[in-house]
Amino acid sequence: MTETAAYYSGNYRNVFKELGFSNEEIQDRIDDTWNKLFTDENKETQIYYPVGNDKAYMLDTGNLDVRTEGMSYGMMMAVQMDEKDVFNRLWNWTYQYMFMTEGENAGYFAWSCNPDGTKRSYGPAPDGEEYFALALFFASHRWGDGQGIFNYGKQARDLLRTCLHKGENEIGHPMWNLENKLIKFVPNVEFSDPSYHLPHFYELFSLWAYPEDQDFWKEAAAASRAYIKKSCHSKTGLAPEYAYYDGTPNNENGYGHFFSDSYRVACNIALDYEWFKDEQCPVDVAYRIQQFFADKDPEDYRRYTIDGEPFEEKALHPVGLIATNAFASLATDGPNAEKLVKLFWETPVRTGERRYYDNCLYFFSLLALSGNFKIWKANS
Ligand SMILES: O[C@@H]1[C@@H](O)[C@H](O[C@@H]2CO[C@@H](O[C@@H]3CO[C@@H](O[C@@H]4CO[C@@H](O)[C@H](O)[C@H]4O)[C@H](O)[C@H]3O)[C@H](O)[C@H]2O)OC[C@H]1O
Repeated sequence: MTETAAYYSGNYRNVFKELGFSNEEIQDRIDDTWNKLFTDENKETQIYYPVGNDKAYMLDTGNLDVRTEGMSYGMMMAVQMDEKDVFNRLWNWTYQYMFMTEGENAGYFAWSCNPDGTKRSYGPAPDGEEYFALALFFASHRWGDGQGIFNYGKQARDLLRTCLHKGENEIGHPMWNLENKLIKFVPNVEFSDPSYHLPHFYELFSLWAYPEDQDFWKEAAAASRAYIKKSCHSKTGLAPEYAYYDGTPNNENGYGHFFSDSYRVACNIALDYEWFKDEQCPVDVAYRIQQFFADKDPEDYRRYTIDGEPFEEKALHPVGLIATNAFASLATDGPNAEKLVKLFWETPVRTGERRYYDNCLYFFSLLALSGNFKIWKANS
């Protein structure tokens, strides 16, 4: 770790500004995008839907469901934007409809619900829980703790405790493998999803979780950095959607290739580098991914094997892929980094039924590349 890391310096790179865009242009783009996603002024791009006076959900417009992924992403976006009402509405909906109180997954959140709040599944997806936890810590630090479910700090610590200790005194399984410290795809299986690995989150959990869990999170950060490197192809940098613990693709159900989930790996490397600059952060992977995509036509983005062979099938979320390839530039420099950020800047948010996932990645990339995806510490 170096003193130049944002965690220590409090300074965040503004890649758009480095490329010559003005502060005003950048802020306008952020505000305009927020309005497109979070207000109903533009129904073509909206993914946030208020319900009554105190709840709201993020709609996966392609699958017509509400996912812990989207709810936790929405909460992270809201805390970064200082939108407390949006944050509280999303968390209130999440807690009311997604939290499970019985069965093997009690203490976790159902990963998919209908917009009316009924559950579609009684299983969790760990990428939701880890995003909920950090969004809650940031809310606690930015706005202070309230009562009940709005005691954000306690909610985050309790949730992380469940993630590691589930199954010790009751049925169920932890979300991390306690031996190798790797996050699982879902609690009852023993393989992973490379895009779930967030070493920069675990660094912060190692400071803010209950004391008895802090060492685990520190070790998990190191394990995840090594795992990202192992699971990404040595030449293309591409990660499969699902992978075994040794990093090789898990293609048992067709998820062993570079497709939608995989895009987020580039973002996770880049934000980890920005926040912590750990020497084990696999920045070389971010360079390889950018090299792979630099000369490809976005109209022709496909599903790829991780060694770079294209399938016939087109990418389902090309705007999301443009956004994540640009996000990688937070950790890289040079012509590819510049070209991919400019491509992203020129790309509008997505409209139509598949817009949810693309536009989530789009907004995260805007925040990150403008220096607005920040660590909120206590009293900051
Ligand atoms: O019984 C269990 C099932 O409950 C278990 O369900 C899995 C739970 O995690 C799901 O993963 C989420 C959905 O996909 C990813 O993002 C999507 C990327 O593609 C986009 O098109 C889409 O809009 C995005 O949501 C999320 O990051 C994950 O949280 C997984 O799909 C379920 O199968 O599976 C095992 C059973 O035993």
